[in-house]
Amino acid sequence: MSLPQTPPSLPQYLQEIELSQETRDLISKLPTEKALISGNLHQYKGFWFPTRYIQGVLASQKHFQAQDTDILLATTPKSGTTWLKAILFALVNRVHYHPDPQNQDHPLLTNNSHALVPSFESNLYFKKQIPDLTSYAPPRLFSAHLPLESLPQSVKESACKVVYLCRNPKDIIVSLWHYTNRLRHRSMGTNSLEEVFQYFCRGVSPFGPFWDHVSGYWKGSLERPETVFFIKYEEMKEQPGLHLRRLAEFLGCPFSPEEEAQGVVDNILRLCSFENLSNLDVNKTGKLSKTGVEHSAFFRRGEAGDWRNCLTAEMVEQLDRITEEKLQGSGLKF
Ligand SMILES: Nc1ncnc2c1ncn2[C@@H]1O[C@H](COP(=O)(O)OS(=O)(=O)O)[C@@H](OP(=O)(O)O)[C@H]1O
Repeated sequence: MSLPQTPPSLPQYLQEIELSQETRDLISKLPTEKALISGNLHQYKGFWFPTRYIQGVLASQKHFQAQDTDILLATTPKSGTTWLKAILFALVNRVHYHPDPQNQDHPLLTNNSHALVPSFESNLYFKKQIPDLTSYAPPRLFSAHLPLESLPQSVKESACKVVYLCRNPKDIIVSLWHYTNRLRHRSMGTNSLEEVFQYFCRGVSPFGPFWDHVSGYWKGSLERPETVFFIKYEEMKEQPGLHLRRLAEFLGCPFSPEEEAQGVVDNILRLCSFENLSNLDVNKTGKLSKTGVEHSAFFRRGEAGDWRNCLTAEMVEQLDRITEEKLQGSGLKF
């Protein structure tokens, strides 16, 4: 006798999310485009927000109360968020958790960095209007993909430090293409690179347009260098020690001569390296608790310049032209 087949349940990130009437009313009036994994993107105040996260975006704007000692990592998706979360966590907690290779109890060895540095829209405010943040001791470390214009007002009005990470858009497109195809349901097939590329070029990417996202934080970092730190993935790859020291200075926790002598900078970089993190059991087998995304999906190649293996000469030319046009006169280049 054969048993009836129960359909395998969908991973959480493919299940429909319950939206409040208020959110449904709002998105029904917004320009909408199909998202690359599931659901839609909604253009709200100039930026494209995924259906799953728009409620979290609105709740964080309404309810998050920044403290002057907070640190917020803001990023464009697929620009190395997982890496910088690990670096920031290891950096600001280095007194409690020594990053040296002998310390087998470091939280980064048993937790994915997304669990240690929760995101506003996909974790803290994902399904809760007002999450309980009392267990977070200062300096509280949070993250968001929100554009600067959409950050909660209290972040902009406080002395809270914002670290912004972005990446060459050519590598973001390649990373986004692989990531979204990995997360799509098998029955939906895959998106071609050409589709993802054209969608990105039109500005329709999660939390995009990319160029408006980076320009907002670039200007913010020029106007308020004491509260907004701007860094590119490629810079971090090329001179990690230099930029980690700059980051420590910016956050008000510079490395002491004793720490320098003990090699703390190198220990943090080794602990957070792609090689180390991607080979940990927790990152090979675990999943994010709120969205069900497998940790391993956040680790692919971890290199700068993979676009050279994927994009055609025409694509490169088209994207370079758009980037030049959009960032003209800003002093920012990719
Ligand atoms: N430790 C470390 N060092 C260097 N690079 C790393 C690291 N961890 C993740 N990655 C690479 O970052 C890309 C994923 O981007 P994000 O972490 O921003 O993704 S997400 O926005 O949080 O979904 C993705 O880039 P690609 O490899 O080009 O796809 C990851 O491989």
